[in-house]
Amino acid sequence: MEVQNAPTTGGGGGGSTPTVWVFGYGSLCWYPGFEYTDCITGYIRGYVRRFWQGNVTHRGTKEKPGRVATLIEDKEGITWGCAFRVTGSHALDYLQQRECTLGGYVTEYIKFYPRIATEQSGISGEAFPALVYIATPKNEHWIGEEPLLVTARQIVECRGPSGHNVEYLVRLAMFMRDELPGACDEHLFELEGLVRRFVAEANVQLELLLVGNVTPHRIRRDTHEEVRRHVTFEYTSRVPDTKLRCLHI
Ligand SMILES: N[C@@H](CCC(=O)N[C@@H](CS)C(=O)NCC(=O)O)C(=O)O
Repeated sequence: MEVQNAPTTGGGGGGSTPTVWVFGYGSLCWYPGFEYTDCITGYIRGYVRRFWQGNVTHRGTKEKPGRVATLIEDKEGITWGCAFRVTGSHALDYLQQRECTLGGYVTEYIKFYPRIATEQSGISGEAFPALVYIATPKNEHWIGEEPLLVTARQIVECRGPSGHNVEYLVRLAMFMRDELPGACDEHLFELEGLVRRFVAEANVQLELLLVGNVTPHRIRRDTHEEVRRHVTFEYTSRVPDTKLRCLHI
Protein backbone atom coordinates (compact mmCIF):
# COMPACT_ATOMS: atom_id res chain seq x y z
CA MET A 1 0.00 0.00 0.00
CA GLU A 2 1.54 3.31 -1.05
CA VAL A 3 0.93 6.03 1.48
CA GLN A 4 0.07 8.92 -0.81
CA ASN A 5 1.59 12.25 0.19
CA ALA A 6 2.75 10.88 3.52
CA PRO A 7 3.63 13.98 5.57
CA THR A 8 7.22 14.14 6.74
CA THR A 9 6.85 12.24 9.93
CA GLY A 10 8.50 13.31 13.16
CA GLY A 11 10.73 11.04 15.10
CA GLY A 12 13.54 10.93 12.59
CA GLY A 13 13.99 7.71 10.68
CA GLY A 14 15.75 8.98 7.53
CA GLY A 15 16.89 6.36 5.03
CA SER A 16 15.61 5.83 1.50
CA THR A 17 12.33 4.05 2.22
CA PRO A 18 9.80 6.36 3.81
CA THR A 19 9.31 6.10 7.54
CA VAL A 20 5.72 6.23 8.67
CA TRP A 21 4.36 6.17 12.22
CA VAL A 22 1.20 4.11 12.75
CA PHE A 23 -0.97 4.93 15.79
CA GLY A 24 -2.57 1.92 17.51
CA TYR A 25 -5.51 2.25 19.92
CA GLY A 26 -7.17 -1.18 19.71
CA SER A 27 -5.73 -4.60 18.89
CA LEU A 28 -2.65 -2.96 17.36
CA CYS A 29 -1.59 -2.05 20.91
CA TRP A 30 -1.14 -5.70 21.90
CA TYR A 31 -0.94 -7.45 18.54
CA PRO A 32 0.63 -5.29 15.83
CA GLY A 33 1.39 -8.28 13.60
CA PHE A 34 3.99 -6.33 11.56
CA GLU A 35 7.69 -5.38 11.83
CA TYR A 36 8.50 -1.98 13.35
CA THR A 37 11.65 -0.23 14.55
CA ASP A 38 10.24 1.74 17.47
CA CYS A 39 7.12 1.70 19.62
CA ILE A 40 6.30 4.69 21.80
CA THR A 41 3.28 5.44 23.97
CA GLY A 42 1.35 8.66 23.65
CA TYR A 43 -1.97 10.12 22.60
CA ILE A 44 -3.98 11.87 19.94
CA ARG A 45 -6.35 14.78 20.57
CA GLY A 46 -9.85 15.42 19.30
CA TYR A 47 -11.01 11.80 19.45
CA VAL A 48 -12.36 9.30 21.99
CA ARG A 49 -12.18 5.50 21.75
CA ARG A 50 -15.49 3.68 21.45
CA PHE A 51 -16.45 0.04 20.87
CA TRP A 52 -18.95 1.09 18.23
CA GLN A 53 -17.60 -0.92 15.28
CA GLY A 54 -19.01 -4.35 14.46
CA ASN A 55 -16.64 -7.08 13.35
CA VAL A 56 -17.38 -10.31 11.50
CA THR A 57 -13.84 -11.25 10.36
CA HIS A 58 -11.76 -11.34 13.53
CA ARG A 59 -13.89 -11.33 16.71
CA GLY A 60 -17.34 -12.19 15.44
CA THR A 61 -19.35 -13.73 12.61
CA LYS A 62 -22.02 -12.45 10.22
CA GLU A 63 -24.66 -13.98 12.50
CA LYS A 64 -23.06 -12.60 15.68
CA PRO A 65 -20.89 -9.59 14.91
CA GLY A 66 -18.36 -8.75 17.63
CA ARG A 67 -17.46 -5.27 18.86
CA VAL A 68 -14.07 -3.62 18.22
CA ALA A 69 -12.60 -0.18 18.81
CA THR A 70 -12.85 2.88 16.63
CA LEU A 71 -12.38 6.62 17.15
CA ILE A 72 -15.16 9.19 17.43
CA GLU A 73 -14.48 12.89 16.97
CA ASP A 74 -14.75 14.87 20.21
CA LYS A 75 -12.97 18.19 20.47
CA GLU A 76 -12.33 17.70 24.19
CA GLY A 77 -11.28 14.08 23.81
CA ILE A 78 -7.91 12.41 23.86
CA THR A 79 -7.11 8.77 23.17
CA TRP A 80 -4.05 7.07 24.58
CA GLY A 81 -2.28 4.29 22.68
CA CYS A 82 1.05 3.69 21.05
CA ALA A 83 2.78 4.59 17.79
CA PHE A 84 4.90 2.20 15.75
CA ARG A 85 7.69 3.45 13.46
CA VAL A 86 7.60 1.39 10.25
CA THR A 87 9.69 1.63 7.07
CA GLY A 88 8.89 0.30 3.63
CA SER A 89 5.49 -0.85 2.48
CA HIS A 90 5.20 -4.38 3.91
CA ALA A 91 3.61 -3.28 7.20
CA LEU A 92 1.22 -0.95 5.41
CA ASP A 93 0.22 -3.63 2.90
CA TYR A 94 -0.50 -5.96 5.83
CA LEU A 95 -2.56 -3.30 7.61
CA GLN A 96 -4.45 -2.47 4.42
CA GLN A 97 -5.65 -6.08 4.35
CA ARG A 98 -6.23 -6.49 8.10
CA GLU A 99 -7.80 -3.11 8.85
CA CYS A 100 -9.32 -1.84 5.63
CA THR A 101 -10.25 -4.91 3.59
CA LEU A 102 -11.22 -7.13 6.52
CA GLY A 103 -12.20 -4.50 9.05
CA GLY A 104 -13.85 -1.64 7.20
CA TYR A 105 -11.38 0.95 8.54
CA VAL A 106 -10.15 3.94 6.54
CA THR A 107 -6.86 5.80 7.00
CA GLU A 108 -6.25 9.32 8.22
CA TYR A 109 -3.20 11.25 9.42
CA ILE A 110 -3.61 12.60 12.95
CA LYS A 111 -1.10 14.43 15.18
CA PHE A 112 0.48 12.05 17.73
CA TYR A 113 1.86 13.37 21.04
CA PRO A 114 4.66 11.16 22.47
CA ARG A 115 4.41 10.54 26.23
CA ILE A 116 8.19 10.51 26.65
CA ALA A 117 10.36 12.67 24.48
CA THR A 118 14.13 12.85 24.37
CA GLU A 119 16.46 14.70 22.06
CA GLN A 120 18.88 11.79 21.70
CA SER A 121 16.20 9.44 20.40
CA GLY A 122 15.27 11.86 17.64
CA ILE A 123 11.81 11.96 19.14
CA SER A 124 11.38 15.54 20.22
CA GLY A 125 8.57 16.74 22.44
CA GLU A 126 6.73 17.92 19.34
CA ALA A 127 3.67 16.13 18.01
CA PHE A 128 4.05 14.49 14.63
CA PRO A 129 1.64 13.00 12.08
CA ALA A 130 0.76 9.32 12.48
CA LEU A 131 -1.32 7.08 10.23
CA VAL A 132 -4.51 6.03 12.01
CA TYR A 133 -7.09 3.43 10.96
CA ILE A 134 -10.61 4.59 11.80
CA ALA A 135 -13.97 2.85 11.25
CA THR A 136 -16.48 5.52 10.21
CA PRO A 137 -20.31 5.34 10.12
CA LYS A 138 -20.05 4.80 6.35
CA ASN A 139 -18.76 1.22 6.64
CA GLU A 140 -21.13 -1.73 6.45
CA HIS A 141 -20.29 -3.06 9.93
CA TRP A 142 -20.76 0.25 11.76
CA ILE A 143 -22.85 -0.16 14.92
CA GLY A 144 -22.74 3.31 16.48
CA GLU A 145 -23.78 4.24 20.01
CA GLU A 146 -25.62 1.56 22.01
CA PRO A 147 -26.14 0.96 25.76
CA LEU A 148 -22.87 -0.26 27.32
CA LEU A 149 -24.73 -3.29 28.70
CA VAL A 150 -25.67 -4.31 25.17
CA THR A 151 -22.07 -3.96 23.97
CA ALA A 152 -20.79 -5.93 26.95
CA ARG A 153 -23.31 -8.71 26.41
CA GLN A 154 -22.38 -8.92 22.69
CA ILE A 155 -18.65 -9.09 23.50
CA VAL A 156 -19.22 -11.92 25.97
CA GLU A 157 -21.22 -13.89 23.38
CA CYS A 158 -19.00 -13.36 20.31
CA ARG A 159 -15.93 -15.06 18.97
CA GLY A 160 -14.33 -15.14 15.52
CA PRO A 161 -11.35 -16.49 13.53
CA SER A 162 -8.87 -14.46 15.64
CA GLY A 163 -10.36 -15.53 18.97
CA HIS A 164 -12.92 -14.49 21.54
CA ASN A 165 -14.19 -10.91 21.59
CA VAL A 166 -13.49 -10.82 25.36
CA GLU A 167 -9.78 -11.24 24.60
CA TYR A 168 -9.82 -8.20 22.33
CA LEU A 169 -11.28 -5.98 25.08
CA VAL A 170 -9.39 -7.36 28.08
CA ARG A 171 -5.97 -7.31 26.39
CA LEU A 172 -6.50 -3.68 25.39
CA ALA A 173 -7.44 -2.80 28.99
CA MET A 174 -4.36 -4.72 30.20
CA PHE A 175 -2.16 -2.73 27.77
CA MET A 176 -3.53 0.53 29.15
CA ARG A 177 -2.96 -0.52 32.78
CA ASP A 178 0.56 -1.84 32.05
CA GLU A 179 1.84 0.90 29.78
CA LEU A 180 -0.23 3.95 30.70
CA PRO A 181 -1.19 3.43 34.35
CA GLY A 182 -3.86 5.88 35.42
CA ALA A 183 -4.70 7.08 31.90
CA CYS A 184 -8.43 7.76 31.80
CA ASP A 185 -10.77 5.91 29.49
CA GLU A 186 -14.14 5.49 31.23
CA HIS A 187 -15.77 3.79 28.25
CA LEU A 188 -13.04 1.13 28.02
CA PHE A 189 -12.75 0.35 31.72
CA GLU A 190 -16.51 0.44 32.43
CA LEU A 191 -17.03 -1.94 29.51
CA GLU A 192 -14.27 -4.19 30.84
CA GLY A 193 -15.89 -4.24 34.29
CA LEU A 194 -19.25 -5.29 32.84
CA VAL A 195 -17.67 -7.98 30.65
CA ARG A 196 -15.66 -9.41 33.57
CA ARG A 197 -18.88 -9.46 35.65
CA PHE A 198 -20.88 -11.27 32.94
CA VAL A 199 -18.06 -13.82 32.44
CA ALA A 200 -17.95 -14.50 36.19
CA GLU A 201 -21.76 -14.79 36.38
CA ALA A 202 -21.60 -17.39 33.60
CA ASN A 203 -19.03 -19.31 35.68
CA VAL A 204 -16.53 -19.12 32.82
CA GLN A 205 -12.81 -18.88 33.60
CA LEU A 206 -11.69 -15.61 31.99
CA GLU A 207 -8.21 -16.95 31.19
CA LEU A 208 -9.76 -19.54 28.86
CA LEU A 209 -11.18 -16.72 26.73
CA LEU A 210 -7.78 -15.04 26.42
CA VAL A 211 -6.22 -17.92 24.51
CA GLY A 212 -6.93 -16.66 21.01
CA ASN A 213 -5.57 -17.60 17.60
CA VAL A 214 -3.19 -14.64 17.51
CA THR A 215 -0.04 -14.39 19.56
CA PRO A 216 -0.11 -11.26 21.68
CA HIS A 217 3.45 -10.27 22.41
CA ARG A 218 5.07 -8.21 25.11
CA ILE A 219 6.20 -5.09 23.30
CA ARG A 220 9.19 -3.23 24.77
CA ARG A 221 7.96 0.37 24.44
CA ASP A 222 9.50 3.77 24.97
CA THR A 223 12.95 2.16 24.67
CA HIS A 224 14.36 5.65 24.20
CA GLU A 225 13.29 6.27 27.80
CA GLU A 226 16.60 4.67 28.83
CA VAL A 227 18.42 7.79 27.60
CA ARG A 228 15.81 10.00 29.22
CA ARG A 229 17.98 10.63 32.28
CA HIS A 230 20.60 12.50 30.18
CA VAL A 231 18.08 14.90 28.79
CA THR A 232 17.53 18.42 30.01
CA PHE A 233 13.96 19.12 30.97
CA GLU A 234 12.95 21.24 28.00
CA TYR A 235 12.93 18.06 25.87
CA THR A 236 11.09 15.87 28.28
CA SER A 237 7.37 16.01 27.87
CA ARG A 238 6.47 13.41 30.39
CA VAL A 239 3.08 13.01 31.96
CA PRO A 240 3.68 12.46 35.71
CA ASP A 241 4.79 8.88 36.39
CA THR A 242 2.34 8.29 39.17
CA LYS A 243 -1.07 9.27 37.91
CA LEU A 244 -1.78 10.23 34.32
CA ARG A 245 -4.31 13.02 34.32
CA CYS A 246 -7.27 13.02 31.98
CA LEU A 247 -5.76 15.61 29.72
CA HIS A 248 -8.90 17.47 28.71
CA ILE A 249 -6.81 20.03 26.84
N1 LIG B 1 -7.33 0.61 14.21
C1 LIG B 1 -7.46 0.25 15.62
C2 LIG B 1 -8.30 -0.97 15.76
C3 LIG B 1 -7.70 -2.07 14.96
C4 LIG B 1 -8.42 -3.34 15.21
O1 LIG B 1 -8.63 -3.67 16.36
N2 LIG B 1 -8.79 -3.97 14.13
C5 LIG B 1 -9.42 -5.26 14.37
C6 LIG B 1 -10.59 -5.46 13.53
S1 LIG B 1 -10.35 -5.29 11.87
C7 LIG B 1 -8.32 -6.30 14.25
O2 LIG B 1 -7.37 -6.15 13.53
N3 LIG B 1 -8.44 -7.32 15.02
C8 LIG B 1 -7.44 -8.35 15.08
C9 LIG B 1 -7.83 -9.20 16.23
O3 LIG B 1 -8.93 -8.95 16.75
O4 LIG B 1 -7.06 -10.08 16.61
C10 LIG B 1 -6.08 0.09 16.21
O5 LIG B 1 -5.30 0.95 15.86
O6 LIG B 1 -5.78 -0.80 17.01
